[in-house]
Amino acid sequence: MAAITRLVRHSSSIFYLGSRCLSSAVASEANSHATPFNFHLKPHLQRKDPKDRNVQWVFLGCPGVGKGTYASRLCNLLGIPHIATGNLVREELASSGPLAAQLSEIVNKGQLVSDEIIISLLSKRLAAGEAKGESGFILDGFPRTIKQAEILEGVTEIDLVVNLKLREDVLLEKCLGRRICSQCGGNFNLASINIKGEDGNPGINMPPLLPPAHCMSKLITRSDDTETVVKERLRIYNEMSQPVEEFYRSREKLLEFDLPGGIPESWPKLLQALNLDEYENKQSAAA
Ligand SMILES: Nc1ncnc2c1ncn2[C@@H]1O[C@H](COP(=O)(O)OP(=O)(O)O)[C@@H](O)[C@H]1O
Repeated sequence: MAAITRLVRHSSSIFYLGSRCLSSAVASEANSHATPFNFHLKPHLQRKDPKDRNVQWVFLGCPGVGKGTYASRLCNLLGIPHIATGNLVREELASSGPLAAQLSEIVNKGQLVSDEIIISLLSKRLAAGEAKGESGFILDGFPRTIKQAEILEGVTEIDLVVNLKLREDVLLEKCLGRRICSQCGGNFNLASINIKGEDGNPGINMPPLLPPAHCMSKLITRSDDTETVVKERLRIYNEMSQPVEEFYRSREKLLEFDLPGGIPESWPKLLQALNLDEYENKQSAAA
């Protein structure tokens, strides 16, 4: 059977996109410690006419900008999966699987996990989604390197890339204020940001996102949300991930969105920017 319909070459890897799967044998010189992976990407990642599938979007933005918050809200609204590679990494860490020790060292230094490992985790997640009949997605935290963006481009169409932006001092405060309820998994933020506008720049007001009383005593902090590690993550974002913005800008897929404040202020404006405000009104009316 002529299963192989496509061959995509990357600088250090070769990806074969078959009619039902993508197989990869990757041995990256940049990550020579990593074991080569064989993996399969699911049929829904193959190029389908956009009218036959749900949207395929990517959220970019620095650590702490709120990619997870806004991506998961949009996914609820659109009925599509929110796929956050950071969550996949944390699940792998919690599972104490074979990669856990290696991942913990990398993540707790604020560094990026190798492209091979992240693509392997993403492939498994997509396989599970495919088995459940998922269609469309918002990818959050992927792609984070040009190589990841090229790999993604080699296998599927991304309709839109939303680039969330916030000033760096606020990003740091937001990461340090981040808390997770160890029981229900809810995400909260204790940071209270109120910066006055000056020199023609607008002020920014982000009230804390406090947990309900029953979560209060169960709050935990991510091990990589310390000041030193967040600063390193911001540095690495600027070095490795900012070029991904240009990658999509040059393909005219990038929607820049400066967050004007906290969720109550930003959410309606984001919906407007995405032409989803009327859609949300209809959904709320139908609920
Ligand atoms: N696409 C990716 N490529 C490489 N490493 C990743 C990727 N996504 C997540 N990670 C790893 O998981 C960590 C946490 O990711 P994430 O939750 O997205 O954090 P952030 O708040 O920095 O955006 C990252 O610092 C990195 O080590």
